[in-house]
Amino acid sequence: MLEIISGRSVKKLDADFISDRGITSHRLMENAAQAFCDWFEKKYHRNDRIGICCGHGNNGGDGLAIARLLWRKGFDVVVFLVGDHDNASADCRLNRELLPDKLPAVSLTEEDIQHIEFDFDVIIDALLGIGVNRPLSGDFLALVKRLNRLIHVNKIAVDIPSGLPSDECVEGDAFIADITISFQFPKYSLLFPEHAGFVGHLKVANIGISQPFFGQFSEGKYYLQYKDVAKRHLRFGRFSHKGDFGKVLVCGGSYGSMGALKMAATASLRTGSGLVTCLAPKCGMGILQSSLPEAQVLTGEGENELAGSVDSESLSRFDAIGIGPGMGTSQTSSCFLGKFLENYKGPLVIDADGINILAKQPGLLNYLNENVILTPHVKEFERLVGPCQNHKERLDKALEFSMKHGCILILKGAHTAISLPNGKQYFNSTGNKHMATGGSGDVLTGMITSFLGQGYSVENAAVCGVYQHGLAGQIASKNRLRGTIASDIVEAIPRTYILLKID
Ligand SMILES: NC(=O)C1=CN([C@@H]2O[C@H](COP(=O)(O)OP(=O)(O)OC[C@H]3O[C@@H](n4cnc5c(N)ncnc54)[C@H](O)[C@@H]3O)[C@@H](O)[C@H]2O)[C@@H](O)CC1
Ligand SMILES: Nc1ncnc2c1ncn2[C@@H]1O[C@H](COP(=O)(O)OP(=O)(O)O)[C@@H](O)[C@H]1O
Ligand SMILES: [K+]
Repeated sequence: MLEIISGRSVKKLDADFISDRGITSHRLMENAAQAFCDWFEKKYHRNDRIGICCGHGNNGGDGLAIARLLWRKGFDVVVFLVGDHDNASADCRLNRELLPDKLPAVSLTEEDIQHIEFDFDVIIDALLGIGVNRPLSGDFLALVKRLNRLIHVNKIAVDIPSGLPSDECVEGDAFIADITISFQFPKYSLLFPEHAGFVGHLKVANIGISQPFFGQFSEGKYYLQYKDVAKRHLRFGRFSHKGDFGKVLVCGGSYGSMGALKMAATASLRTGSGLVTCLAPKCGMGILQSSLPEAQVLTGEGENELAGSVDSESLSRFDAIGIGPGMGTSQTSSCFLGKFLENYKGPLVIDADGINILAKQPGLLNYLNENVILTPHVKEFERLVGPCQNHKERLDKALEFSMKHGCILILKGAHTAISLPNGKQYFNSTGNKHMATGGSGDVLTGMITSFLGQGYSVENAAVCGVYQHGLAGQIASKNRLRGTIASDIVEAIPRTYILLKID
């Protein structure tokens, strides 16, 4: 996992690393520039015209080092300098001195910015990094606005789009990047949906600061990576039987919303559950039996929605339960959920209408405990905790909720955030916009329920479920793009195991 630390701690982290390794800050900047160039070289051609805009801080220093390295590799580079270069940071100044004589470097005034022709294939933004401490103004603002108006140019931000603060929501303008290459870890604000339009595609470049150095600066926020997820998986042996893979129950569905339950149950099967049972109202029997022959179906007392109750002994036969998809929020369904929570204390995922009912009946929140995982999307979450002004507030409240109620809360979206009762927050790195389609949340419920049933800890079930769900979305959308539907994500789940090399 990559630690996400706040911008103010990065300088101290750098200083620690530099003194421990006995290297100079210039060397660290060189590593950052080299990491950027290694990626850049694979993607762009020597005949692309490249404009690199450099400020007077260390982000500008990165830009100047990148210019030198690309020039040496035969790229066609022009540097533009903006800001107070007479008082530039030491490493920015040094990198300016190291620029080859023949590499064109143009200092821009506000007047130039309006009139100069930016005839480039690629613009690299190294104006301001995480040291930004006020909204853009003057030359910086003029240049960013001008660059943002350019079309048919590939725009790349170094570390963070200039103008975005590293830990807060932006006020005013910022550079609009197609791609952001963030050094060592994604800066916190790059994960906010409000900034999606500025960040573009997010990539993280390793500049060699190893994870132990982050220890003392840890803020309990982490960016999930492939290898951290793979190692959380349980392995099953040659003689494993279906009981080892878990018996799960998926409850929900109502007249007209049986598909949600069907998708959650299919996702549990595709994630590897040994036995999947659906609990649905009577109207679901025919639909579920014919569309999903691998699952067993139980019907409750209600005709069109779940009603009455299921005794605790019957519920305790299952290793894990997922409840909510398609269940509706009527008084009858609410009573059903209340009785269910009274009778069942095992591993549990509550999603969709299950969460909407909790929002309407806050008394039920007393039933939450360390075995429970809630999976709201943003709207469901705000029904639960009240309106939030921005995503930062949402993330803070998600953590607060999780710590207060002792359960795991998964706030879904791009970079889904998993909040744990111990105060940690994990951010997902998989998934894409093509997953924003009806039913994909139900798929996640089925996957996490399946992992719980297979004996994963609640934390590991949440982490593996979220990460693999995103991976399945990526696989499913590869050839379908906007035509991706939730059932495609379900069908892609088995391939995520192949990618993770887990049998
Ligand atoms: N571990 C890391 O993350 C590393 C970071 N490096 C780079 O260093 C950057 C941070 O460098 P700095 O701390 O020098 O910060 P910046 O490069 O963001 O620049 C800060 C300077 O800009 C001024 N400034 C702030 N807001 C402004 C505004 N709105 N308009 C005009 N001027 C403004 C400040 O007064 C200060 O002089 C990172 O973003 C990254 O690019 C790398 O060089 C090496 C390693
Ligand atoms: N832009 C996106 N990038 C990554 N994942 C996304 C994006 N949009 C949606 N998702 C994922 O798709 C799922 C949507 O869930 P949800 O909103 O509950 O859908 P539904 O209610 O239709 O089942 C979530 O897991 C979410 O993280
Ligand atoms: K930048």
